[in-house]
Amino acid sequence: MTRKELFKNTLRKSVHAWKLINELPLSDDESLMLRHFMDQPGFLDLHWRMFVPAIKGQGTEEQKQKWLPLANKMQIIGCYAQTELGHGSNVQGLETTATFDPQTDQFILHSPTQTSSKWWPGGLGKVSTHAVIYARLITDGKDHGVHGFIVQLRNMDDHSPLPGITIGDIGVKFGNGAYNSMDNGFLMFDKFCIPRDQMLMRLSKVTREGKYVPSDVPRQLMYGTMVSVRQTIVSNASIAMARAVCIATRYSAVRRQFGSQNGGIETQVIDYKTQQNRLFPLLASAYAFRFVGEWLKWLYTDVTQRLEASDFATLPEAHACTAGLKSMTTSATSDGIEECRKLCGGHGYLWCSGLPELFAVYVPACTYEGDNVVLQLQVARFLMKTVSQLGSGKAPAGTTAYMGRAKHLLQCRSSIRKAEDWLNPAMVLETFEARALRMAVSCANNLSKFENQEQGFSELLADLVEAAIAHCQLIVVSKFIVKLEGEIKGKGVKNQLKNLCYIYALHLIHKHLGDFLSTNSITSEQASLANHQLRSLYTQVRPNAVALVDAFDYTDHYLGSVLGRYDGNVYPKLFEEALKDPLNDTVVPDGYHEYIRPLIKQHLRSARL
Ligand SMILES: CCCCC/C=C\C/C=C\C/C=C\CC/C=C/C(=O)SCCNC(=O)CCNC(=O)[C@H](O)C(C)(C)COP(=O)(O)OP(=O)(O)OC[C@H]1O[C@@H](n2cnc3c(N)ncnc32)[C@H](O)[C@@H]1OP(=O)(O)O
Ligand SMILES: Cc1cc2nc3c(=O)[nH]c(=O)nc-3n(C[C@H](O)[C@H](O)[C@H](O)COP(=O)(O)OP(=O)(O)OC[C@H]3O[C@@H](n4cnc5c(N)ncnc54)[C@H](O)[C@@H]3O)c2cc1C
Repeated sequence: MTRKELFKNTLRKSVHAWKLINELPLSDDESLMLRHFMDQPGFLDLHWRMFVPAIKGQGTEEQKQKWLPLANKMQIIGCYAQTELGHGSNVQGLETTATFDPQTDQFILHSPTQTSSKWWPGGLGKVSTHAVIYARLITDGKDHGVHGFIVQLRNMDDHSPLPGITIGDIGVKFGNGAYNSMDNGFLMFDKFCIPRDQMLMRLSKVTREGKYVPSDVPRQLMYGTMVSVRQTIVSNASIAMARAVCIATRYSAVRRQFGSQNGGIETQVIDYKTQQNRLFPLLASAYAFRFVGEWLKWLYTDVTQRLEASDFATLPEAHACTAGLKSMTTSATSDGIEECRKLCGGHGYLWCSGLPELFAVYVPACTYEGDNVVLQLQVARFLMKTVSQLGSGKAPAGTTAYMGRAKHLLQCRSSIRKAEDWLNPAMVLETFEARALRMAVSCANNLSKFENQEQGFSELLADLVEAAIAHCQLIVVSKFIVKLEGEIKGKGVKNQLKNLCYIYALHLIHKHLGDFLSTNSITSEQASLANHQLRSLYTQVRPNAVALVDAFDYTDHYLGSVLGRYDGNVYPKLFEEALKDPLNDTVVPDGYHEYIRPLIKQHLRSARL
């Protein structure tokens, strides 16, 4: 399809999804799933995932009563317009202004520079009638920083942009992927006026007289929508990784290459140790991210309930966990989808394998909702603060509770003596805790050598990111272990999940061996025992690998992959797909007479001469 066709088809699908949501007796969860599944990614997704939550989180009761009924009935369609051409990561650097005019009791929205143009918001370019706009609030000449405003963008009768608004799509994005069905847009304001009551005033306010009333709660609650989406992105990572691994595992069981004895059947590529070494850690990651995503959803729900009661104690932890796990899981999943393409050899590069499309749609997850490095630096800041408070009498809690055992963890030596010890949850956990703590403390010690902490932080950015990742990997390993300690139904399921848990943990030790050795968390002999155990675990998972991906229960339609078909009937279906290609509509291609024939004939003529 052309971009316009792709876009229009997504509008059709989104409206169809909305029709089903209204007609079918769906639970809220089913309705949410349908909205996301049918429209992924599309304007409907962002209306529900960002526009509505922003109003819920930052609007007053009156504003919620006014706008949510319209949004819930989709009588208005909204987007989340925060990022600008010149600023995305640095939210406090946004340039769009909202200047209060006491004469008219209005805010004047303006884009003072080209870099202040809103740029990227999904659904902004062509579909949305409204937006939550983030702009610098100015009253009486004073800049109060970035705040949220609900703004109508288009005429509700003919969908034309309102006077003072220039709006459009930012153009084609990466690959041929489905993200080109999304109208990520640009928007400029030219002294565009909105009523005062369209500033989202649950946190901060502007009175009729133009007096700014700052928030009496942490200003970062304004970032709440991003935190909520980061939390969902972790579970999305599990889904995307599971899709890729399902395709690659099923195909690895179908594909045979080399290894035939005396003309016998060739070897399934899934039996090669290199294939297992690349594939099974990704299979384990799909399960690991699912379990940590379940826990993160609990953490986010818990912090949301606490915030309702003005309890901000766990807000820093929630921010660090959502930021760090979003960063870590999306980076791993993007790399994992590409690895799954390579695991499928040449056929993995075909569009009909489903992997190029999945990669094209998935990889922006490393950037949207926060660049992954920027988010890990937020985790690093949280860790440095926690380390600085060790010994203050304030015991670290939650995911940093292990830091409370710093005295032991800084000097303990791993007691791993044989390969089987790497199946001991306490020993595995302590290894990851020691590595994470020692990296964090090493950063803190190096920071303390700088007179200027900010300068030190800037100098040590790369080390800080690695310490943050070590902390996040500890969280994922620990939540997998906790999951195994709980009730798991199904004969033999727990044993298989145990294998996956230790494959996840031990592959990380192998991948980040430098960290573990340089922090003396393990010795090289213990590392060798870990590799030995890893190989043994691969052998145990191999007979169940296909069952473990079948367990994701993805339909062939959802997978969209000839290679990942449930029936494994790959080769005939590859031909079937190939013959559908328009190039095969004729046996002699368009262009033969204009280009190929003259070339060949010229060659023949010169050959005769
Ligand atoms: C299979 C196919 C799948 C297809 C996809 C399927 C589904 C997709 C799922 C979802 C898709 C959804 C969306 C896609 C559309 C994308 C939307 C967007 O991208 S919206 C825009 C996102 N933008 C960002 O994330 C910007 C990132 N930047 C920031 O968040 C802030 O600028 C940053 C980096 C946090 C800095 O903020 P700043 O105000 O300058 O704060 P400081 O760094 O100075 O820190 C001050 C203290 O505040 C604490 N803090 C910071 N942020 C938060 C927070 N969010 N919550 C709580 N606390 C916070 C920080 O820790 C500091 O605390 P201390 O002073 O150290 O105690
Ligand atoms: C598909 C897609 C959909 C999007 N949808 C929306 C949307 O609906 N609404 C919306 O508001 N936005 C949206 N965005 C924008 C997105 O949120 C931003 O692109 C994202 O936050 C990254 O910001 P940036 O582009 O400014 O990156 P930059 O910050 O410019 O990143 C560039 C490089 O600089 C590095 N860097 C930046 N700051 C630092 C630092 N302090 N220390 C170290 N390194 C640093 C980064 O790590 C990165 O390597 C979308 C983006 C994409 C790709």
